[in-house]
Amino acid sequence: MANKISNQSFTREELLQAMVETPHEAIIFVDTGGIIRLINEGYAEFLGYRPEQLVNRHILEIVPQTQLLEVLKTGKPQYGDIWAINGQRVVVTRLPIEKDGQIIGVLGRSMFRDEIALALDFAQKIKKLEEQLASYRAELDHARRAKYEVDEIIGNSDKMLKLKNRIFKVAKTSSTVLITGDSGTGKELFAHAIHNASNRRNRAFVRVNCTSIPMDLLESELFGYDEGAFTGAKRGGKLGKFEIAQGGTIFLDEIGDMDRSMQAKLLRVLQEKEIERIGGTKPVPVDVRVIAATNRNLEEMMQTNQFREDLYYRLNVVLFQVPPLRERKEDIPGLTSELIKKLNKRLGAAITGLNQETMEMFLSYDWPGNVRELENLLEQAINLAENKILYRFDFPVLNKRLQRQLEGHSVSGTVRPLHEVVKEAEKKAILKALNATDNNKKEAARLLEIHRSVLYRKLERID
Ligand SMILES: Nc1ncnc2c1ncn2[C@@H]1O[C@H](COP(=O)(O)OP(=O)(O)OP(=O)(O)O)[C@@H](O)[C@H]1O
Repeated sequence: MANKISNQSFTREELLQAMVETPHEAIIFVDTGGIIRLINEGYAEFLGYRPEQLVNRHILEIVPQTQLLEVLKTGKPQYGDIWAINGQRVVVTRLPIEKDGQIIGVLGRSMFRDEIALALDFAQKIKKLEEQLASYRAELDHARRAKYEVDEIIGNSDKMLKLKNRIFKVAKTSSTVLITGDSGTGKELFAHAIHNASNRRNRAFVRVNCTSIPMDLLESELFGYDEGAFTGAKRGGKLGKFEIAQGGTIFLDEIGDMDRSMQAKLLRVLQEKEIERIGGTKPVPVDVRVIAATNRNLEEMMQTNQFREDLYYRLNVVLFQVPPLRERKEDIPGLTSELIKKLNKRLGAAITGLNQETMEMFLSYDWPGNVRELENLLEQAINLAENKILYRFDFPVLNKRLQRQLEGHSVSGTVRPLHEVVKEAEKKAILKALNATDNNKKEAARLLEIHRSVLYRKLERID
């Protein structure tokens, strides 16, 4: 029984014989003249013969498409070749055999029957994994590409045109760029466009959102770590974003939220142009352009020691101050139509535009959320719209916000100290009362329900 194990010892000849006659492989030896000198029973049977019928016959008579003679010519082994014989696929290895430094023939070994199925299965699995790997690589590469070009920054207002022109100038250098502006003004778009206009465009563009990563993780995220740097560190270590961005650009978004100790580390990188991995032994030089963005007022943060002055000046080599939408309302019509086109494509809609009343509403609103708010409201409207044109009633949220803005409870702008807001409201009420009473102070005081002397005192303080 083949499956039983034997402890008997055998001579070398017997062992070789047993190996040749293995039922798991087809074995053939052909001499330099192409004559079959040895063929095992399995292979002969596979070809439809007995071994003794094939020995001393020329290989081309039996297997006309054989590649064994090729190996004789080249003297080079061929491994794992998959080819068809008698309508079956086999995995073949062909080895030149030497004796006393001279080739005396070629040995062909093929896996067949179950082994082939296994090998093919395995080969296919590897192929599939390779394909998957290639697609993940492509995806990763894609994710590391900057998405937007200068042309995709919509806006022809003077302020925007100036900034867009500046992109081309700045793209020629590798200087650090600081982009400031309110939330949703398009700072990230500028960062992408600067990278894409530069000669780094075919290299990585890596974005790091400094707020979304907990502070204690940010260092390893930016600079990476070596194997064994700390308990729980991955085997083989981890590349930091600076190294991933090598030759390209790193975009540090929300830089104003980086804590002071991290700011010091970043400053060092900007000065030395090298990073130190956590647990690393030597610094790694990095050639990376740094673009930082924030919607916070870094100058104010410097006054209160929340942002390092030295880092501020290192970052602020080139400054892009992206204006809020309320300061460039002439961009609203163009932005609206481009955003509608973009959203139509994404949502499979066919909206053609806004009616005039809606555009007027857009122009009278002050857009505290800037282009992002505009984009979101358009998306909501397109989802609900019954017509091809968007009407005022397609924007219920905007109507409410606008109402609040008109009532003076504007949600826009910065939060101001209460005493300033109260003072301003008081001044407005006094002027309104004086206006309504033709400057009759006694009457105005009555309307305001304050004593006349109080009114006089307050008027002195109003310039
Ligand atoms: N000028 C513009 N042209 C076209 N789309 C714009 C423009 N500005 C902003 N957007 C769009 O508005 C959205 C917000 O832009 P982005 O993320 O660049 O703003 P941000 O200033 O970086 O905001 P935050 O400070 O909140 O990170 C994005 O979907 C972007 O595509």
